[in-house]
Amino acid sequence: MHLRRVSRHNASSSYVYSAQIWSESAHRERKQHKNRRFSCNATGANSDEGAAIIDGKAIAQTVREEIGVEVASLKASTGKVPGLAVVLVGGRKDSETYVRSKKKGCEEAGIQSFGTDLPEDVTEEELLKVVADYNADPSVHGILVQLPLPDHINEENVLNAISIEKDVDGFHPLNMGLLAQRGREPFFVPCTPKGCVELLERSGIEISGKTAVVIGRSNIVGMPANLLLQRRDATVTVVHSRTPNAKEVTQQADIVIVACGRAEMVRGDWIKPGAAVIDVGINAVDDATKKRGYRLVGDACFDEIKPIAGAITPVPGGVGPMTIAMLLQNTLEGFKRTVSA
Ligand SMILES: NC(=O)C1=CN([C@@H]2O[C@H](COP(=O)(O)OP(=O)(O)OC[C@H]3O[C@@H](n4cnc5c(N)ncnc54)[C@H](OP(=O)(O)O)[C@@H]3O)[C@@H](O)[C@H]2O)C=CC1
Ligand SMILES: Nc1nc(=O)c2c([nH]1)NC[C@@H]1CN(c3ccc(C(=O)N[C@@H](CCC(=O)O)C(=O)O)cc3)C=[N+]21
Ligand SMILES: [Mg+2]
Repeated sequence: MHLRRVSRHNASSSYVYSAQIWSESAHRERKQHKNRRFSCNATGANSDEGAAIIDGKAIAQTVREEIGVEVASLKASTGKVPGLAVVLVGGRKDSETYVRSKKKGCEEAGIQSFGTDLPEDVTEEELLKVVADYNADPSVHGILVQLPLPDHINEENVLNAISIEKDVDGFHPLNMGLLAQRGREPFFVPCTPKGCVELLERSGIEISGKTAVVIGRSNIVGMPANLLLQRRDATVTVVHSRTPNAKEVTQQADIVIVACGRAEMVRGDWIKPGAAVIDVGINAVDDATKKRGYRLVGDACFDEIKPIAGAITPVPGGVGPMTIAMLLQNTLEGFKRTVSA
């Protein structure tokens, strides 16, 4: 049983500046919207009331242990282990952090990790060569090129070059296309939306027949989250930056997946009582009381939503750890297809 109630965090949710860490496009957009600020006020509800906290960190740990057991048994029967190649371009601190946790996750699960770190000014040609070499390497079953890439590199060309049988991110247009088609199966489903659905399922939250709203339509989160929920027979509405009545639409939803890249944009009064809220957002917010000088908040206002929702994921400790667990799961799936072939 993974649902557990924990006391709500002490709310001090106002902030002066919020930086979106990963998405270049969101960063550009944020500049255009720099006057927009959402302030999120806590309601002071009783700590035992409200939503169950979906403990993504604990669920991810369980998934990783399951993967470890299966890797060990396949190693015993085949003498082989899954391999994941992670390609990092440039020195973004956030990317370095996540590449490190991906490699650590591999080690713990018995997956062999391969890493190539390339300088910021690497040419697209050189990067494509690295991808081609991993495509040809039989001990590599998954290839991940950490995004975002520097501006001089065409992301699309790089993603297109990854063999669809090793595309553990599921970002190749062919895998995306297969995900969008009924009756067909992609080789891999993108890790973050897959993690969102896995959190719902492992928390006993029914998807079939429910009304879901996905806030955001990016290729890596919102769009595949919509497709995955539809495959599980939810009725899905996608909200984006040009949706005039985002709040009213969201109020109808049994399940809300929030991936808009805007710190604490989704407020308590957007949420239908009892709804499940999966917060994908990762935003750094200045906080002088923290050692690092910042803290992470989601795209939803946790303190306001907790007294209203039926279940909610925290940030950190929600979707983020599941993304990494799903990457390991995808790598194992890719490996299994090669040993059974
Ligand atoms: N936990 C994890 O594992 C991961 C977390 N993330 C986090 O998830 C969030 C989303 O990431 P990503 O999808 O890459 O972000 P993008 O910036 O690529 O996409 C944001 C989406 O949200 C929409 N949006 C922006 N502003 C609004 C608004 N005011 N109202 C409604 N919709 C809006 C945009 O609409 P439009 O299409 O019209 O521009 C766009 O579709 C970020 O916080 C990111 O850090 C991302 C990946 C993994
Ligand atoms: N090719 C590619 N594939 C990706 O899947 C990919 C990517 N590029 N680029 C960046 C985004 C972002 N992403 C996250 C992974 C883990 C956490 C995570 O573990 N977060 C912790 C927080 C850790 C901390 O304290 O910083 C948590 O939410 O608890 C977050 C975000 C994967 N992405
Ligand atoms: Mg680029």
